[in-house]
Amino acid sequence: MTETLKNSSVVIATRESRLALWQAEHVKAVLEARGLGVSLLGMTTRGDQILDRSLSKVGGKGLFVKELETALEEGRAQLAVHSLKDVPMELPEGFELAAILEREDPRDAFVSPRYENLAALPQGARVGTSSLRRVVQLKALRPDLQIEPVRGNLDTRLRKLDEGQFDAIVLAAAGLKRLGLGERIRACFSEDEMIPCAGQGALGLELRADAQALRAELQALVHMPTSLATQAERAVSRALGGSCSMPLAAHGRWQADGRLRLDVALGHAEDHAQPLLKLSLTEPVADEAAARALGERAAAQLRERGAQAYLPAAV
Ligand SMILES: NCc1[nH]cc(CCC(=O)O)c1CC(=O)O
Repeated sequence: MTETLKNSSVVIATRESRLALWQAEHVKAVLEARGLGVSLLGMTTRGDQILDRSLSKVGGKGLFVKELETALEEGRAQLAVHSLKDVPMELPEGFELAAILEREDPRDAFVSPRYENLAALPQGARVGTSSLRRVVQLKALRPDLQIEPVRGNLDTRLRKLDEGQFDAIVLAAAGLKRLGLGERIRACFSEDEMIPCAGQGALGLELRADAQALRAELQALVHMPTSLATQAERAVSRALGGSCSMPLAAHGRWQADGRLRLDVALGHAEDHAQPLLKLSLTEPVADEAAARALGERAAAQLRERGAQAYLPAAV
């Protein structure tokens, strides 16, 4: 008997933030257009509950993923939709990323009620971000700024900005655009001045490794340029230990000549004022193995330039 998904229903496990729900609804609509029945199972994760501490200190981004995996394991859901950048580099045994969808704008956005871009900020201005990657790149661009943590979902962060806790905040353009908040973006950082995080702007679909029929169905959703670029990006992070207390930027861009350009920047895990280690590699990439090899080569070259001393001490 061949397994078929037609007439059966797929349950998508999702966090309940507005962004997570938008992303889950998006995937639901795509699957429904392919004739599947789809419903959503909303869940609050530990990452959503812990709002008072920096995530890198309390167990990292995996906090957003684990409860969803438990729902898959217990059969309460078949599919989890994630912002790819929140998905740990190594998935637990029994799970896999079955599809990476076309990426939204991968850039970081400058959001401020008063200032039009980073250069317009006065000396010593307060900028909110909790991402170590953004902290080290902001410090490199503007060492005078006072950079302070800001947690919470997008609406919470924007409210804190509007209440005057910060002069500006830096957020992923993709999240703002998805929620119809694109008009809050005063300027986007170029991908050269603020290199995005591995996977930024892309969605990853996770399922149980034994869900073969669903995996086959999801192949049609894979966006190959995004998938290869983000696999190169994630390979850099994985090769450097994959820790989210590591200020790492890794961003792949397809060039006009068809080659993939991978830009990488690593900041010091503790001393955020140390100069960034940066490099850029451009190579032909035709398949996943080549994408991963490109990322691993970038990581190896970072190590040759002294990355070891920058990495967080093993815990
Ligand atoms: N870390 C939280 C998170 N996860 C995904 C996005 C935005 C969407 C994306 O980058 O795919 C955000 C918010 C942000 O970084 O501003």
